[in-house]
Amino acid sequence: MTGRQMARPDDIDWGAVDVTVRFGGIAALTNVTIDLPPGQVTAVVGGDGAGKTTLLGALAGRVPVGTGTVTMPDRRRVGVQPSTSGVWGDLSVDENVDFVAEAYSIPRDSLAERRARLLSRAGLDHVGGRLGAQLSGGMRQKLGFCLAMLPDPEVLLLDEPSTGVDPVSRVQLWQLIAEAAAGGAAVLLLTTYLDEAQRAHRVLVLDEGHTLGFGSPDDIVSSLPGAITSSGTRPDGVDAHRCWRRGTDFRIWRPNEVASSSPGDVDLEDAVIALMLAREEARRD
Ligand SMILES: Nc1ncnc2c1ncn2[C@@H]1O[C@H](COP(=O)(O)OP(=O)(O)OP(=O)(O)O)[C@@H](O)[C@H]1O
Repeated sequence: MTGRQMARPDDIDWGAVDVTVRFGGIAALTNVTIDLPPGQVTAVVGGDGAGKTTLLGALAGRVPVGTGTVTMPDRRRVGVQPSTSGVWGDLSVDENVDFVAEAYSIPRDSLAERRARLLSRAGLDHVGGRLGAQLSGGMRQKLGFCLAMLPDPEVLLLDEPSTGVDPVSRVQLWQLIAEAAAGGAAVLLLTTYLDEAQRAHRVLVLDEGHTLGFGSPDDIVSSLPGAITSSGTRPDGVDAHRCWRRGTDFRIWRPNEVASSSPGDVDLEDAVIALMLAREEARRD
């Protein structure tokens, strides 16, 4: 399903259909639809205040929905990792696990196996006695991920798990996320890293609570109405902007000094920038 097709609650496994959330006069989400298929990672991207955390809160049952429908499994089968990692700093790694296991009523016999498997995969099996506050940022996020995985969730909701995490831990986190999806979980991942979103099965692009695009990274690139091309040199007359528009066509400038740029290849980042520019222009008109 793409964002352009009308979805009905019956069409989706888990997710939200046509959801609107308001905080007083602020429309945090407007008619947003997202389905979360089991076995897939769905990334949500967007700038500050785009509505990402509100969407996760609505799916987790923590934010009241004004209109629309949210379809989720029993709360005991929903794992949530908040942006703060979800780790208690004054509890040890093992105590964090015990605490969450109790909250989810996980039986002792299955807890031992899950604890060993998850902490070992996250490389945390040797630090069971260390306080949460004494873990490195990357270790804390990996523990937060393990806590969210503890109930063996059907749906896993992750709020920017890799923000502030070093590149090695980021790769490890991604392996854990990919394994969770391969094990059958429907994964929702909020991220501000578009290279990360590029690896997801599908991406929802939000801007001020509105859907700008939804589909595979390739779908998002091809959803732009005109051609999108990139070049390594800045044309005359274009100042600081990285993207500009002529009619329905977009051109992306990839500065030469960015070593990883490969002019000619249009990626998700280019497409998201173009979508945001198009919306900004539409708002001005
Ligand atoms: N509890 C609240 N009360 C009032 N307004 C809120 C509340 N929570 C969020 N908002 C507003 O709703 C909009 C969406 O916020 P949200 O936190 O969902 O965005 P976000 O995409 O997660 O942003 P960021 O990446 O900056 O965290 C913003 O305008 C925000 O100010």
